[in-house]
Amino acid sequence: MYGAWTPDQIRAAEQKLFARTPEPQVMRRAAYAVAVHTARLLDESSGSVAGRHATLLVGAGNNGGDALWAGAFLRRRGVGVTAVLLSPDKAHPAGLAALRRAGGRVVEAGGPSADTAGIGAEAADAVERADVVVDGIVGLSARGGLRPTAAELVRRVTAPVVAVDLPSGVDPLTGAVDGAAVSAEVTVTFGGHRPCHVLGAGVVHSRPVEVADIGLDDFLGDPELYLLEDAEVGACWPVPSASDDKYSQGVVGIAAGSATYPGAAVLAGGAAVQATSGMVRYAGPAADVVRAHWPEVVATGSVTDAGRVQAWAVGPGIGTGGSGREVLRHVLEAGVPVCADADSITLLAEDPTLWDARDPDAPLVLTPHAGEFARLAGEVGADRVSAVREVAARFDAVVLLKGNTTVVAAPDGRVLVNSARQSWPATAGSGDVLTGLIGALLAAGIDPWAACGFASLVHSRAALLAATGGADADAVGAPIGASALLASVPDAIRAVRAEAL
Ligand SMILES: NC(=O)C1=CN([C@@H]2O[C@H](COP(=O)(O)OP(=O)(O)OC[C@H]3O[C@@H](n4cnc5c(N)ncnc54)[C@H](OP(=O)(O)O)[C@@H]3O)[C@@H](O)[C@H]2O)[C@@H](O)CC1
Ligand SMILES: Nc1ncnc2c1ncn2[C@@H]1O[C@H](COP(=O)(O)OP(=O)(O)O)[C@@H](O)[C@H]1O
Ligand SMILES: [K+]
Repeated sequence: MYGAWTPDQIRAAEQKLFARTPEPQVMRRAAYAVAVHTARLLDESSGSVAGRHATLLVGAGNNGGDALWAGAFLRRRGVGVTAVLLSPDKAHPAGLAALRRAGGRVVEAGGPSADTAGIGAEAADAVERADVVVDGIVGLSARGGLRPTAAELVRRVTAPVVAVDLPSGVDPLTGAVDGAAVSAEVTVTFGGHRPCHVLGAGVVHSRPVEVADIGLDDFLGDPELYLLEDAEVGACWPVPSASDDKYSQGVVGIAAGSATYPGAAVLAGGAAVQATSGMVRYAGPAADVVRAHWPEVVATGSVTDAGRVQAWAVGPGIGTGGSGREVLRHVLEAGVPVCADADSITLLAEDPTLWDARDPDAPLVLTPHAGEFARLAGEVGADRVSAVREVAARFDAVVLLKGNTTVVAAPDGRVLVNSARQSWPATAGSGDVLTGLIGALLAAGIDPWAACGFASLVHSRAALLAATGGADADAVGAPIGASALLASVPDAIRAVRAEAL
């Protein structure tokens, strides 16, 4: 598990660090890491370092200072360096002096020669002939979309970019992009990830992120966001031991599907069958269809005669009418962990009396997509993390908000995120698969917050495997349906378990 820290947390840690190590020394450490990664990128993309040209885009603060110092270090490697200053009066003085001493060139972004878009001739030329660009426009103090001159410079960049701390134009806290934003070839950050590296559009704009050690780790404390790695999901994924039988691993009940939507039952039930080795019970009108697809499922027509389970997964395709309501009520009263998805979320939003049926001691997981979330608690908005955290606390439930970045909040405020790294899971029925995976993990006794994280990671890996045949997120793939995603679940589990060895 690794973390991401908010700008406020980073700043607080930074102040403690400065009490031990002088600020200029910390900045030089950060800048040195930027220079190392820039030289590496130059070598990869141009075949050499000395004799190549780096253009620094330099904003008004310390982010620009990092870029200027990095430019000074690059001069030592024989790189030609031009700094383009967006706010000449505010450019970091020590960084500017260091670059000048090292023989770097300094030009203004605008100035008297500016074209109609506000870019001066020298700046335009420096951006155009760069072999690599170092983005030091703005970092942790970014507010709103990039200002016009910065946005125009970013639009003109064609060379590969090293982003300092975070790609300019990406909101540090939410990862949202409003207008022009740097698309980095590599982002070099300091001490730990920022939320924008792991949320929303920020993931694509910053990847890959290199975390440089500048001595901040000791002061960071608990992260704002947690992220899971394949190996730990693989290590924790429940598999049968010598002393296990079909009951001891947990029995999951699937209450999904209807005569109109039998597919939801097949997908959720199939996911539960493949997730763990315990037993799967199905209860609902699609019992025959489920049996035909998954003979190992013990299927019955109603939740009232389903038999004992250790967790329920309820909702996909049950409808929002009277029968769906009664199914949900029964399941909520059962006293076992429940994963409530799809129609059951709409039902809870429409009929608040259903909350009264809930056993207060049994964990509840809600897995809305953005539309279902809006029904339950209003529009999500740009700050998805805060929105999900607030709803988790309000309903005393683990809430998993679906999307390209899945956000999982526990009632106590812990938030876990999983980026799908690609968008192949965006296909009808794939949410039903996720529900089945979560239900099976709950039945196996996995903590609900972790179960959501494990399931969403395996779900996105399964989609990638199905679409591309491999684990490379950038590989060429072909569109898949939820059945193909489901069929790749065992391969995805195998792959994460292999990482744990
Ligand atoms: N903590 C760490 O680990 C370390 C941190 N370090 C570095 O410090 C960086 C933070 O530096 P920082 O606080 O000086 O602010 P920074 O992000 O450079 O912004 C500067 C100014 O930009 C402006 N501006 C704002 N929004 C804008 C927009 N949309 N479009 C255009 N301009 C915009 C606004 O100035 P204004 O023009 O409003 O006066 C703002 O004040 C951090 O990211 C890291 O690189 C390392 O050196 C050491 C280790
Ligand atoms: N753009 C996307 N990129 C990656 N994953 C996505 C994207 N959009 C949706 N998903 C994932 O696909 C699944 C869709 O679930 P859902 O909306 O409930 O679909 P359905 O109801 O058709 O099963 C969720 O796991 C969600 O996180
Ligand atoms: K930046």
